[in-house]
Amino acid sequence: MSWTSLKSHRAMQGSVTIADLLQDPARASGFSVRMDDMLFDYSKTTIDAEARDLLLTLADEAGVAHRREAMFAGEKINETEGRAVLHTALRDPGPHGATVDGVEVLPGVHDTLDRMEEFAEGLRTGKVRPVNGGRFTDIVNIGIGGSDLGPAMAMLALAPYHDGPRVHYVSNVDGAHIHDTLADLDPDTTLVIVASKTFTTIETMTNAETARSWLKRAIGEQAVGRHLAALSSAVDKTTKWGIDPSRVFGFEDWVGGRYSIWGPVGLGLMIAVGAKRFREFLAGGHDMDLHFREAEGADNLPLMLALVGIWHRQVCGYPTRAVLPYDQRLSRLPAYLQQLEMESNGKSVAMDGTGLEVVSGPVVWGEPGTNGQHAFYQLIHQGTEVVPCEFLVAARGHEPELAHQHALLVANCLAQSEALMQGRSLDVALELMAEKGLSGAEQERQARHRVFPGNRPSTTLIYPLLTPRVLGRIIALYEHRVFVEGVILGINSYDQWGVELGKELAVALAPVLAGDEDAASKDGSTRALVDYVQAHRD
Ligand SMILES: O=P(O)(O)OC[C@H]1O[C@](O)(CO)[C@@H](O)[C@@H]1O
Repeated sequence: MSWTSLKSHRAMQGSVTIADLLQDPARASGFSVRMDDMLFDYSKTTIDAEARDLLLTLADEAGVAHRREAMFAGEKINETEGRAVLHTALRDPGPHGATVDGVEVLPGVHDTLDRMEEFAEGLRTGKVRPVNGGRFTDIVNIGIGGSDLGPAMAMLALAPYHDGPRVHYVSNVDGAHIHDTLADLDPDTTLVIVASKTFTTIETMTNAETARSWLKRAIGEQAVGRHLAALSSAVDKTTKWGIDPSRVFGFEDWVGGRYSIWGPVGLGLMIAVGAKRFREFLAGGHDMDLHFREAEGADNLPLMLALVGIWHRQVCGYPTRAVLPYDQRLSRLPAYLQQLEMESNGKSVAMDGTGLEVVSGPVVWGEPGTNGQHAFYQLIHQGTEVVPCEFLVAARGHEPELAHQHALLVANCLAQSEALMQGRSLDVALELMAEKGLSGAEQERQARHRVFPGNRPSTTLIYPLLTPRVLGRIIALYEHRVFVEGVILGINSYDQWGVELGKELAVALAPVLAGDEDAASKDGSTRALVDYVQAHRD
């Protein structure tokens, strides 16, 4: 019902532009949400009062509020895997919270956090020592997907707070990644953390074996365990792999890989910034949880971020969304959000097994500003596709001595959303060409290239400074956005069956490439590619 109303309302908006809507002096305050000192401005979109009402009704009809409470209570809302979805518990200071199968989850969460803290602080103070003495100077976290993207992103984001050992992230099975990382390190002072929820992921286990051999060559088999730790929910497998249980930090199956940064998977971050800062990061996530549960309707930041997403993708039909942090330290945020959003909501089957009524979540992509401006913004401004842009920016930077550079960064961010909205008409472009001395057909020809259609939607999330707490709020905000969009689409945002087939085929292809099995059963294209590899390798 609401989908139809939304689509007909969109059609009825006709030629009303964002610039027209902004003629209303109350629009900027009326079409933005504040959460404490964070501001989300969606006034530069085509969402008007009626569209917003319809979107809020859509969320109500989909049962977002009910589903949200079911998630926080520990109900098994990941129905295709029969699991609860409780990453929020990892940042809940307690004392009481969700139960799973009648058992309170917080005591276990807090015990693990305390163990992580003891280990991390031990590494930072030198209490946890390498086998040959001295201090651990470097930590290598081996993981992929959710066991890599979140913590690697957060490490960069919180660079101003690093005061512990250096932490490196290795993910790709391409041997170049581990090779180049280890090349600069000393095994005598390096600790390797194997991060894998399942402890079966082939890329991670292969890199882990490589790192283990590297350690063994330097310090010997007996000592290797002193330079290893594991983060996993498969504690039986970590022990079999030879990691002492005291060095294993486990988590339950109700934490999805791409939602796991808040627990043991965040250990590297805790080692780098310290337990106090890590707990501030958790507190930020918890702030957003409380806000998400308590704020009503249009005052609810994650709800509105999700509804803007639904408006652009499912109502307006824009196929992609660009995430554009004007914050170099958030340079990996787009990659992190690609997994969070696309692995969660890139599905065409509803929870009940039927096909989706509407299109699935969008393609998410992006790069930090201002770099992107000199690369792909051309298409965003003048291409034939509309790309809704999501800007993020801090009011101030961490380098007071470079405040003038931060001011320029912010000016660029604000200018881009203004330019996208406002555009430049043919009349203005003609005047510009006349000022350059052009006239007639050449004036018009040149002017047409300088027209900007405008009316291109964007949102801006602005915060005072990128602190651990603010980062926690931002990540939790996007997690809840994914949740709301998933509920509205009627899908399960917490499974990822779409990654399985490629993994299975890769395992089957390995012996074919090695020449141990015949390629005859493969299609013609795959056979030709196998032939090429076999002909060109050493
Ligand atoms: O932590 P694991 O179990 O090694 O999985 C890594 C990643 O692989 C995936 O299962 C996708 O292949 C992700 O969902 C997950 O984050």
